[in-house]
Amino acid sequence: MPPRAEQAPAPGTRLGSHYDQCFGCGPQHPQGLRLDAVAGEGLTVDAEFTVEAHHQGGPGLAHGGILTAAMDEALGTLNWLLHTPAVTGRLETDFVRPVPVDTVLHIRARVTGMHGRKIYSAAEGRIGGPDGPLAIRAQALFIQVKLEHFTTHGRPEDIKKAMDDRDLFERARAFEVNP
Ligand SMILES: CCCCC/C=C\C/C=C\C/C=C\C/C=C/CCCC(=O)SCCNC(=O)CCNC(=O)[C@H](O)C(C)(C)COP(=O)(O)OP(=O)(O)OC[C@H]1O[C@@H](n2cnc3c(N)ncnc32)[C@H](O)[C@@H]1OP(=O)(O)O
Repeated sequence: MPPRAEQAPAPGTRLGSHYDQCFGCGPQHPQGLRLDAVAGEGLTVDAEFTVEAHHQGGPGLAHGGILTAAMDEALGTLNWLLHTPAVTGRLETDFVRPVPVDTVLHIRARVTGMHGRKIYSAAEGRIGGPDGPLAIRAQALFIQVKLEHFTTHGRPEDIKKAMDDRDLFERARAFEVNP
């Protein structure tokens, strides 16, 4: 198991968005999931995602890909606790129970191990409360990357906009100098 980073937000801290246009957590994204995540004890995060009408797959039910995106995002927020940028390499989901529109999905994510640049993690999504019935389970492999991963591959105009955002730039730089 990796250590909880010294710079990791204290347990109970709302993690906020890593990028305001992110589909998973960005407050500026018009159709995004607006996942709300809070740092837990150790290497854990608690997050909530409210299923809305535009997330439907079947009538009145959440689309499986949307639920997977919410799990991906919640697992991604574990990066804050390790204080390192990492991207999803592999993500496996088990859909255990349908999730209706208007439901809050309570997600608890945790790091389960690390080997070199590979970060292993898992999460459960429950409905009706943080200890309610299990609706979705996920296991992921994230791979640590340098910030160049984003600047090299991202669409140039979006990278420029992100770099011009002082807050985001400082946050990203802090990741780079304190890996
Ligand atoms: C400028 C603004 C920046 C803003 C960002 C700042 C900070 C971010 C900080 C915090 C963020 C907080 C929350 C983030 C929330 C995000 C949630 C969403 C996350 C995503 O949604 S993110 C998008 C989807 N994601 C991708 O877009 C990845 C595309 N992909 C690649 O970019 C490459 O593929 C990469 C980099 C993954 C690897 O490439 P690579 O060349 O660096 O490394 P390599 O291939 O050598 O792999 C190294 C070791 O991982 C093993 N490995 C690799 N892939 C594997 C697989 N699939 N299955 C099993 N093992 C695998 C190898 O087998 C080897 O293992 P070994 O070391 O044992 O040999």
